[in-house]
Amino acid sequence: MSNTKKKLTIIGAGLWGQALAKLAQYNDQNNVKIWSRTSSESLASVVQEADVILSAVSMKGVRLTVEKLTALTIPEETIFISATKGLETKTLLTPSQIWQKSFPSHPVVVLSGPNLSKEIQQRLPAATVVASEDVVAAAKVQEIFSSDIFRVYSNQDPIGTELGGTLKNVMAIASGVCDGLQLGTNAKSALLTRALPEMIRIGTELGASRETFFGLSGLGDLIATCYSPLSRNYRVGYGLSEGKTLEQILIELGSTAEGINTANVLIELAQKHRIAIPISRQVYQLINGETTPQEAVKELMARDLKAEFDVLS
Ligand SMILES: NC(=O)C1=CN([C@@H]2O[C@H](COP(=O)(O)OP(=O)(O)OC[C@H]3O[C@@H](n4cnc5c(N)ncnc54)[C@H](O)[C@@H]3O)[C@@H](O)[C@H]2O)C=CC1
Ligand SMILES: O=C(CO)COP(=O)(O)O
Repeated sequence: MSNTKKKLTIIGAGLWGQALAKLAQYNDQNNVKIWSRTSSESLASVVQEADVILSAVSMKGVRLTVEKLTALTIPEETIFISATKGLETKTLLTPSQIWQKSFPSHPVVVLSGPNLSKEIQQRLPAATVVASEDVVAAAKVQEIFSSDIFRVYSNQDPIGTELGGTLKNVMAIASGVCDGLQLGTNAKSALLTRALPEMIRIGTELGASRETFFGLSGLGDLIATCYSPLSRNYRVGYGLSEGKTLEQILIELGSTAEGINTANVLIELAQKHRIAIPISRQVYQLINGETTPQEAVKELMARDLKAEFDVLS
């Protein structure tokens, strides 16, 4: 990459947008701007001349953000990075698919990995993945974020990378329930081990590579999120296990927990593609008041017996 500073604009000044801005600023080769809906500057002025535009808005804001940007003139060489972990209601699209469909001539890169924002803010070491079909764009993004506190890997499977981060949010809710009910280490291990093939079944059906789920954005993020009370999705599950209502939990959280919307979208997606999603289905029923934490555990334990590596279930 040339010696001139890279101009990066981050849209979305939530926890993740701010942490990513810090990471990019840590590398003094970058000129970083961060924009939110409440910023005094116009969106047009902050994206003007940007080499790279990163979206760290929550899933519900992705479509609106894309629409705002399509109304502007963005040069075709501008790289878009999507850092959102979610699925769109109704279209069932991933965030990067929304970006790519709206900007078909632009490189789109997914950034995803085990990256709890509080630890990133504390400058603790972490690693992530940048994924794109455009390897040159991915390599540029890798350079922008790489530092001695943030190790950035690349791959060419944006959908798999993105789905790892998205699907583990639902598993983190289940994991919070497991810990909240004090089901023990064996149960937690069984849950996480069975979660991975469930994520792989969904991912490969949607065109992702199986291998990607064994990397940082899949297994890596599954471990981080399912084991950490810093995870908001984990806290949702934990709260449900304590008998709190979802409404109460979300008020206490005061922040985004994408796994809730993702579980709702997943039910439709699984039905459409006929994919078995036993864990995600229990999470869906739990957040929609159709089961209790205890009943969800019973249901999972009472499933038909099967071969461990049965690819269909
Ligand atoms: N916090 C974390 O540790 C990580 C979060 N993520 C993902 O990043 C995304 C954002 O998460 P957080 O920043 O943590 O959530 P947050 O709740 O702290 O912030 C969400 C941000 O999205 C913005 N937003 C929502 N609708 C918008 C719209 N229509 N236009 C512009 N901005 C809009 C909000 O203003 C806010 O700045 C989520 O998809 C999350 O899964 C990914 C990796 C780590
Ligand atoms: O995606 C994350 C860590 O990689 C953040 O997880 P939560 O959204 O559950 O806080």
